[in-house]
Amino acid sequence: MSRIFSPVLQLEDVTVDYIGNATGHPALDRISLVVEQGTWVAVAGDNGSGKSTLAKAAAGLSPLTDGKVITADGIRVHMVMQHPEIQILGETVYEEIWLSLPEDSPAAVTEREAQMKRYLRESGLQHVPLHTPVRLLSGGQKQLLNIACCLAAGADVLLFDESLSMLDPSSRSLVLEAASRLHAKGTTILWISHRMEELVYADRILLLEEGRLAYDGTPVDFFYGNAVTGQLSPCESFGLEPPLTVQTVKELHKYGVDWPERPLTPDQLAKAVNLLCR
Ligand SMILES: Nc1ncnc2c1ncn2[C@@H]1O[C@H](COP(=O)(O)OP(=O)(O)OP(=O)(O)O)[C@@H](O)[C@H]1O
Repeated sequence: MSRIFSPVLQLEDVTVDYIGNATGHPALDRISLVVEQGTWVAVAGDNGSGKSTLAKAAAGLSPLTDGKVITADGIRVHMVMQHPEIQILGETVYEEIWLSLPEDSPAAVTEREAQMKRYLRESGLQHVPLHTPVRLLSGGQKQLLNIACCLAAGADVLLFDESLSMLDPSSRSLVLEAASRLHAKGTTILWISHRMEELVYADRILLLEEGRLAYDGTPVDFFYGNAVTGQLSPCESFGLEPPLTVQTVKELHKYGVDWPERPLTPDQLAKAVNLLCR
């Protein structure tokens, strides 16, 4: 079945210029972009390039100096921030999800608890009892709880702003898996990160440089260009280091390996090697 694309979020000529910003350019400088329903869009860029400002603008949390942010009718954008604790107010998992529920959610306790458990399941916290104190959760579990709260609040677009940066590798995987599961079910993902390894899961990469959109394209094109060659990829030409998988493929290319594919993840690399060995 073909996918019907419709915009959920649109930035039109958005400029954000902070008072007292000493860089000599706005944090966001006339950014225009459209995010389609059900896509996974990664926003990358060096420190200070404007990623968090873009996240806040998209979530309606930043006043704009100029331009417009248009959210499609009925679409709710919710954010998972960098620090796992920063957006948690409840003492327990139950309290935290309860705080996110809309006013028209079920009044009956059993029905409400069933709904809360569904959000926990969907975010990957199915083994955590509802009345668990938040202080007993790991950093990764707190980020999953933040995802559960976004779901409870009815998020159609999940915006992750450097949400893995405080987590250990196994917790990072849990949060990425949760995002992938929700994306597979149709949730739109906006994934903000300066770590190249995290960008490979996206359908589309946007690169910010000094508040401007410097690149808009697919991850394979960003990391390889049109094919695996010795030439600089867009990623490298922006002075960024590609993920280890891409570096490995390009190194092997120097030794004469002729890659029919452009793998981005270790799993894709293993499959490509398997094909080459047949
Ligand atoms: N509240 C503020 N007041 C003044 N300047 C700000 C403010 N917030 C951000 N800036 C400036 O705006 C620019 C963009 O900041 P932003 O945090 O959006 O970038 P970023 O790409 O998310 O950076 P990082 O990766 O370091 O978080 C930077 O020059 C920053 O110093």
